[in-house]
Amino acid sequence: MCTTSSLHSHEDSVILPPIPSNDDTSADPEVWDVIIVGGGVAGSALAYAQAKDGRRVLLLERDLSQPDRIVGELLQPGGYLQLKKLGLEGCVEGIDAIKVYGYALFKGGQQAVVRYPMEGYSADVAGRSFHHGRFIQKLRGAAASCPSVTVRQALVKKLVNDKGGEWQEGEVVTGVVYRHLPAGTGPESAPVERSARAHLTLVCDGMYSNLRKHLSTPKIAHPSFFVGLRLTGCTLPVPGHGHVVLARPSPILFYPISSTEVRCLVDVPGEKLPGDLPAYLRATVAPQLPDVLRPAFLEALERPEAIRSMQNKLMPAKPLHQPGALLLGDAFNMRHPLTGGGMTVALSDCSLLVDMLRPLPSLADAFGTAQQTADFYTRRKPLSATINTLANALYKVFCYTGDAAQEEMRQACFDYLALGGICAAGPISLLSGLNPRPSVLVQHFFMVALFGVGRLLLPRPSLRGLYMALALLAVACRIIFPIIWAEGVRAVFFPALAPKPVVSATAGNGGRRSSSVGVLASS
Ligand SMILES: Cc1cc2nc3c(=O)[nH]c(=O)nc-3n(C[C@H](O)[C@H](O)[C@H](O)COP(=O)(O)OP(=O)(O)OC[C@H]3O[C@@H](n4cnc5c(N)ncnc54)[C@H](O)[C@@H]3O)c2cc1C
Repeated sequence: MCTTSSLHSHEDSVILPPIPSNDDTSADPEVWDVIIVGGGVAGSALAYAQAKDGRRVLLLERDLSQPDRIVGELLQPGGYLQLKKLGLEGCVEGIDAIKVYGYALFKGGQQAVVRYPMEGYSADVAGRSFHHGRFIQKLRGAAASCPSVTVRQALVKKLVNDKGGEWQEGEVVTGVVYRHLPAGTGPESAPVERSARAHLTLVCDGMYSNLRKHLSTPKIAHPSFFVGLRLTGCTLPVPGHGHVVLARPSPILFYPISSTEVRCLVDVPGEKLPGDLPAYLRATVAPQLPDVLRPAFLEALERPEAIRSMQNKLMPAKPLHQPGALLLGDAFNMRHPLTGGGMTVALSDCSLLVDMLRPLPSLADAFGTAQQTADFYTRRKPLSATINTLANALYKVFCYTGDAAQEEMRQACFDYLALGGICAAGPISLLSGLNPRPSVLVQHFFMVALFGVGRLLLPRPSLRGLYMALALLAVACRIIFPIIWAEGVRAVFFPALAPKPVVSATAGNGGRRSSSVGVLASS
């Protein structure tokens, strides 16, 4: 369950009109080309792109009003490029989005600025930060503007097979059962259960997905919470940049969400929030903030109803390739939100999938479509593995555990980035989604570790220095290897060699084909 505080009113004073639900089912085709479950980042972008490719799309979203969430507020430049590739760059216009050019890092009294390497890109290419809800309404609006998209307010309950029964493993997914939630009030707007059939069902129902268990083998970890506050009346020390404070016990983020507001996200490690959260924020967090941001932070704390929280989730992608359906977005793969990579991965996956489906004149043959998309999960790996590994590893490096070697690694990471040049450009280009190369990430990770080791051994190695250097290397290995293992060793280092799924068909009932589908190993 979302742990967002229920006490707040809508945080955003700019509420865009709700996207109208098309509640007239009389014109629905017998079989849609594509049903999309969830009208968030991935679902809305896919609906738009599929419609542009001439498909008839049913987009089912359980709540078409403007979302009020503290997620998905900073889009990396790589994500913006994907948005542009999908033809959706207009969705960051007219919502008071702010261009983001890099990050400012703070540790103790030190500060470093790391800029995205934007040489060679057009002037519009930069990160963007905004109110999540406004962005989502723009994406949904773009999808709804396509004549071949039907947007409907509906809660999808289950996947169905070709006989209209509940889908079981080994069968072809042929559509969904949904609870239609028509807009308005009165008897005609009472919820009603319906089903819809499609050649392809794309499941994008987000981090709390209840359908993912059918299409993947999810293993979810809960490292921490993000506690969100909206600051007003303050200017960031480095305007147009995300800000990361390497605090104790874990990092704190600041970034603009409009020309007058700044989002603060405080990471709180563990599976439970402190009992008295405002007291924790006042006593532990506030003293560690840059001086210029503290007054606005303390002022926001005066409105405890405005303190919001979300549990952060990590989930490596472990898909099962079932003909007739595909899983995308957070339903499929999650990483720590520290580096703001989720939307970039989701949009990049959408863009890749759309490219792979485009050559098919029809999606009617579920097995043909499954064959066509068989190596989707391999081809997505360079970008997703880079962003996931970086996010999860950086989070661990930035946490203060009290261990001296871990602190050496944390300091080495800060100092390495502060060096600038290739030391800053390499990691930030990975984080931005502009350079999706996991092996480069691993190289930089160990360069940070060796940089730390070098400092411990120079100018003259001592016994303690040697001990700390070995301990630092051990910390680095303990951080990076389990993450690489979870992402898949082959996927990280040799994506071309990652195994492909086998999708085969056998004759089934009444000449219909039933499925015999290989499980896709994500490694
Ligand atoms: C605290 C936090 C901060 C984050 N910050 C960033 C950031 O700054 N930058 C970034 O890139 N990423 C960030 N992320 C990650 C980012 O929010 C996600 O990766 C992104 O929203 C995923 O998009 P999605 O389409 O998969 O899911 P969502 O955008 O969540 O969309 C899912 C949609 O499905 C709908 N839905 C769910 N179930 C059903 C159902 N049964 N039937 C019909 N509809 C349904 C939901 O209502 C929702 O609209 C953050 C995540 C967290 C937790």
